[in-house]
Amino acid sequence: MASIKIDCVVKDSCKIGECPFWEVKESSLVYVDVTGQKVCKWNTVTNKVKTVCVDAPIGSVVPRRSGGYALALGTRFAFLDWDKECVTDIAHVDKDKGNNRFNDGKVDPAGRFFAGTMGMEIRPAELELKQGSLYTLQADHSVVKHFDQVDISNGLDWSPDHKVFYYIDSLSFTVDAFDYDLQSGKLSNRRAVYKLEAEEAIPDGQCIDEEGKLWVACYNGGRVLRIDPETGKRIQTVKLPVDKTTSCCFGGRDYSELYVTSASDAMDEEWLKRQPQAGGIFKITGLGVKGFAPHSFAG
Ligand SMILES: O=C(O)[C@H](O)[C@@H](O)[C@H](O)[C@H](O)CO
Ligand SMILES: [Zn+2]
Repeated sequence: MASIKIDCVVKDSCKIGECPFWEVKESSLVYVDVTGQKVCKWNTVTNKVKTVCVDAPIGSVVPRRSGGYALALGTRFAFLDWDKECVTDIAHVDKDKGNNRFNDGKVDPAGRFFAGTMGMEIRPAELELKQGSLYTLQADHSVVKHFDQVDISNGLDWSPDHKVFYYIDSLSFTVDAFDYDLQSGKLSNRRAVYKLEAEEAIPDGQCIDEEGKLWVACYNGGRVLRIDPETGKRIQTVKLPVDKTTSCCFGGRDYSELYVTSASDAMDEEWLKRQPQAGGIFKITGLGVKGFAPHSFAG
């Protein structure tokens, strides 16, 4: 097996880098800077980052089948025309919760856009609890609410057979699973499949690999974990040179590279001096596993 190599491939520092996905047609990595209020695209061929500024904290960006992107922005679902840099609002959520914002999101294998909300943070992980909910934007632009009482709605993905949905509410310090009905988009039978250890800190973004194992980025833990959701065991830990690892996705021509986003928010001068790559994007090669291409929003 090839040895594992970690490179900081994007040095432009995000406040909170999040929600990466690989865009194969442009050999690019698309991601957001949540509190930097930017959608970013790093073209791996030109090595240039293009950003589009938005008017609120942005939790997630996903590709759209009809072109452009769908966003979970502030407390709105919206579409982004990348070339025109134009955002169009589609739906509002949490109208009664003025201090909420969207966080992480992903598209299911049928083209539904899942994204969850949370209260605004005063400092990392310091916020009014139980304010968030998990939503779906359907292809017809209607919104479904799955459940509420969420602290920090975070990483999500589906099993290779599409029968299980994995989800992280960060402050539960667990990775949870639900039975998933792809036909209806409904969730049931919630259970925890992994409980983080103290040094693994806060579970944040996650993605699944071809073998059905989960890769979980640990905020303040400086690592990604590979979890077997069947046994509830951690199989592998890959440490990174920054503490605030936030999310991950597979990319590259054959989806064998793991891209990891990070944050630099709330780090003091001394901490930033020790970790000058905080907020950068990292590429991990040599893992010996592959992931999946992202799904695109159907609407
Ligand atoms: O990266 C995210 O998902 C959020 O936008 C962050 O706010 C972190 O989860 C949080 O700070 C960790 O506690
Ligand atoms: Zn996150």
